[in-house]
Amino acid sequence: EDGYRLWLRTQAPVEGPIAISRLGDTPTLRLAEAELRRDLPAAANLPVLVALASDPSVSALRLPVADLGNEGYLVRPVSLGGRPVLLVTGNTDRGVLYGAFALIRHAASGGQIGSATLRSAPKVKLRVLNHWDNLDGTVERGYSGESLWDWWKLPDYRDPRYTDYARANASIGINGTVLNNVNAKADSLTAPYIAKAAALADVFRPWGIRVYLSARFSAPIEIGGLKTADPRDPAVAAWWKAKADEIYRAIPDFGGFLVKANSEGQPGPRDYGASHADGANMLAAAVKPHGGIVMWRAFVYADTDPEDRAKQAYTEFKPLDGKFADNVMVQVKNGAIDFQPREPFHPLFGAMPRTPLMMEFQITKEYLGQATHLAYLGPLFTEVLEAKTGRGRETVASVVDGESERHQLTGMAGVANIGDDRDWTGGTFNQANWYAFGRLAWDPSLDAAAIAREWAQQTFGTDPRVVDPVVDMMMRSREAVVDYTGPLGLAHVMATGHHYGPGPWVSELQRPEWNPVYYHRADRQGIGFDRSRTGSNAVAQYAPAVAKLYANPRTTPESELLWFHHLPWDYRLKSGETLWEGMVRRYDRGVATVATMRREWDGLRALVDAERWEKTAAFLSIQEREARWWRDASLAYWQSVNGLPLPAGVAAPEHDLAWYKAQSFPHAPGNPH
Ligand SMILES: CO[C@H]1[C@H](O)[C@@H](O)[C@H](O)O[C@@H]1C(=O)O
Repeated sequence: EDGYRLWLRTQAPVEGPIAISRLGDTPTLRLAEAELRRDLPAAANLPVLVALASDPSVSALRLPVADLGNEGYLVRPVSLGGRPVLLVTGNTDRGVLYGAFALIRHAASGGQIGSATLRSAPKVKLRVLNHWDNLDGTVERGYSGESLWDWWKLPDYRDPRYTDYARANASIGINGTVLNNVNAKADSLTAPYIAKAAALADVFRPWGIRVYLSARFSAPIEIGGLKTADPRDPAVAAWWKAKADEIYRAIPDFGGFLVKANSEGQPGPRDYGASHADGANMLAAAVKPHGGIVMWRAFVYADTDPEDRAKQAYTEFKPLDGKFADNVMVQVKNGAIDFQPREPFHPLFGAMPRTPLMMEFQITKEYLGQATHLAYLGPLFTEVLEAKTGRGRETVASVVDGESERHQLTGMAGVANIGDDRDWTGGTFNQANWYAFGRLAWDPSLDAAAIAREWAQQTFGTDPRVVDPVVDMMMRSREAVVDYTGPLGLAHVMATGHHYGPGPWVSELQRPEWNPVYYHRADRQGIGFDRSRTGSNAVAQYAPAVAKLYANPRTTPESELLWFHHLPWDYRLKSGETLWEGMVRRYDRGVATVATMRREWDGLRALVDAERWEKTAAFLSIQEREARWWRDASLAYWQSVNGLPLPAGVAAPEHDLAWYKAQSFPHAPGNPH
């Protein structure tokens, strides 16, 4: 059973019964009580009471609950009718449920129960998973088996795993889920699929989770029999309105639509010469009477700027600021290209003050070793959230959480890494990325290391002999992937299609922006994409204070150097090494870090259960082998371009370039395009 339990594990047997009671009766309050009974891991002398803040006996205490909003919670010892209790409360039953999970988390990470005082309200309103799940059960960029949704047996059969899924999400504050892939099929909007989605919505509702659907823009043609999907055509708008009404009859709290339009072959308003705002607003009008929203993705390839793909989303969307309806959010990937191991923050953050921007992170590790490589994404997420946009003290987090422009509609989306694998995410450590996403969506100011610790304690127990090395491994892991795949700001050097292994030599694909050579631009003289004023001038898309830093290689952080600059191989890094030496050293460092992680994990053999120990040990051995592969294949290629020798004392690639080019990754999942 343990393999299915994620971070919600009872760590210590309950010593004697903890008295847990409840005032009020809703399905969600009952869940809050049941969760505490099930998972409060240690005994408390204090009875625990679950109750709404509006319950007369609680409101008589005049507790500070006004600013907890709809989802916040307060946990604290109080005296009720002369009797001391630990009160778990909130203004809504969802708040109470989050409070119960906060108390469980607090206890499972070593906190005292009796004296617990916990209080928090989410900073972001919509905390949403995006499933790239297809109706045939496959998952685009999913590395954890097939889709969790058993479309065939829905709506009749509600697999208990749907409840487990909802529970895990609720435990970290996730309150929405988009069920189907953004590369959407119109079928997902037909009556049978609406009924299936409604069954899932019924399961998720008591856990505070709303269901959303990805909408295919051309659905009025494909399933509606119309001749056009032009958003300015009244018949098209009427079709969507009727469709929304139909969905809301089945799912009264349906969240709304997510749309990928005019991107990678998806239809959209641009097909008719209409703008993204025209398309989004037409859908927004359809869901508006029901309180729904539209999440319109900014991930587009536009012909407006063939010279630099990194500029296209901004070029297309920035002029639309202020043109979107008030129930539209524009959903922007964290970086301007595509979920690379490291990208500078997307220039749209801070550039569309009149539009609520939703952050889109990828939890599934499409470009970071997929299921097997250990890469804890907490530091990737926080690095972006903490980035300063250059407009006063504004950070990306303050744009996303609405603080910057006082937006009420705020959101964070994470592309899910969940499938029907025994451990849900294809590997134990991948669970941490789901966990970290939820925690940061609740509060983008949380610290990545603190989240890692909290997760490790709940997952492996509080023994510091386990927790300390696990946190250490996690905190180094993402940088190791950056080092062995593409250090110093290199990006998109993966083999195309599956995106798993190295392919810096790939140059023959039809679209220039699919070819790694387009991104690294390595030649005999140098390497890197010039996005400064002498190049594509993508730097000008940032606010002046940031643009100025990025325009100059000396003031660009070295971790992002080759993203913005094309530099000679003998360019001097701050360390005094040449660019080439610094690159080689980082590739080596990446491999060495994985070797260290492996040693650390080896040392935990006696302290972690055999099943999870062995799986992670096997994965780390795969990762070490492939980190070396990445390093060797990359160095062999760079040497073929620059003709430079390796610095003294550095091991040469094991094989020649031709050998690496001939390899494929037959086991790599993912779909080529
Ligand atoms: C859903 O399609 C994906 C595609 O598989 C992926 O390679 C890329 O990351 O981005 C696309 C997107 O985000 O739309």
